[in-house]
Amino acid sequence: MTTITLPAPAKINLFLHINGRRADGYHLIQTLFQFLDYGDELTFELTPGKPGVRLAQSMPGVADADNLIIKAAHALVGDALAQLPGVTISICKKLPMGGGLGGGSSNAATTLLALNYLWQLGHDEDALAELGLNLGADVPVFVRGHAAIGEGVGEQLTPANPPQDWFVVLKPECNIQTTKIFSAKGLTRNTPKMTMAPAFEGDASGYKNDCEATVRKLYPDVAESLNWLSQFGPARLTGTGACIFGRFPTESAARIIWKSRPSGIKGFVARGVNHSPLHQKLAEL
Ligand SMILES: C[C@](O)(CO)[C@H](O)COP(=O)(O)OP(=O)(O)OC[C@H]1O[C@@H](n2ccc(N)nc2=O)[C@H](O)[C@@H]1O
Ligand SMILES: Nc1ncnc2c1ncn2[C@@H]1O[C@H](COP(=O)(O)OP(=O)(O)OP(=O)(O)O)[C@@H](O)[C@H]1O
Repeated sequence: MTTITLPAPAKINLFLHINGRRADGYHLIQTLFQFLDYGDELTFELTPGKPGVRLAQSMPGVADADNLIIKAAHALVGDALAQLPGVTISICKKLPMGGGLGGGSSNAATTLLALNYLWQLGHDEDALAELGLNLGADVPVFVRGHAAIGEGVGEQLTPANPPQDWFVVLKPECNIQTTKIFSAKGLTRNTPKMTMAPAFEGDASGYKNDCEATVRKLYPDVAESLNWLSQFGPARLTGTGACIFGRFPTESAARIIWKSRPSGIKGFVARGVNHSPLHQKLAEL
């Protein structure tokens, strides 16, 4: 097989608690990750006569060398890249950057798994998750491919099975850099650490995102969208924003709310899934 197309799904943080901060500035969190059946798509084409890894098209605003796809390829094989068959990678980008949906991290994880497969490197999941963590705190959950409670900086994962509900995801007109929120003065970092009880996964009433108050203050567009979506049930921020979501038991309930959104606001309807669409596709190869 010389060409494969694989999904790079979105994640949402059903809740996100900040429990403290490490000496290196990284935040200690407890979060519940779930995937969405919506995301980017990456196509990997082997080019045996042309060594190296390249993007078919650069991403606006991201230098190729900084692209997490290229970084993932280098992290995987380092200097051995020149000895391996070349690969051209095309991206169908749907996930907004700075959206809190983990687009860059998901692209990186898909690249790690795809190239491990195409180049027959034989790295196991633990090795790929460790490589992924050096690329970003969100990469390991995408490598492992199961909904999970994340602890530490998000890399200590315990598989979870939250209800696979439907979501209205809205993208207010702003991009939020994760560092801006994590370095904000007013951010609360003292939510007591929970002892995880499996029952908690099914009870969404206590779900909160500790970044919400800070994001509301800095980004009035996000606050406005949260206020609007909250009319129909609890609305939450994913990651450090800018996207927000409301959850609904059926697709039709979600679509009714989606259709009534304020004019001009972008977003989508998607289902929460506990098995990553990436892993489902890889299993079919
Ligand atoms: C907010 C979340 O999306 C929740 O899933 C993640 O914790 C962020 O994951 P990510 O985007 O992969 O983050 P990284 O690329 O590793 O880090 C970006 C920056 O965010 C800050 N950062 C990130 C994760 C974390 N637990 N604490 C932090 O303080 C650090 O300043 C870091 O330099
Ligand atoms: N392949 C990529 N796709 C998206 N962003 C990338 C990629 N490679 C590098 N980046 C950089 O990473 C930044 C964060 O993008 P990303 O889409 O992961 O945001 P995010 O969804 O807010 O992430 P997270 O939820 O993990 O905090 C972008 O602003 C961009 O500069």
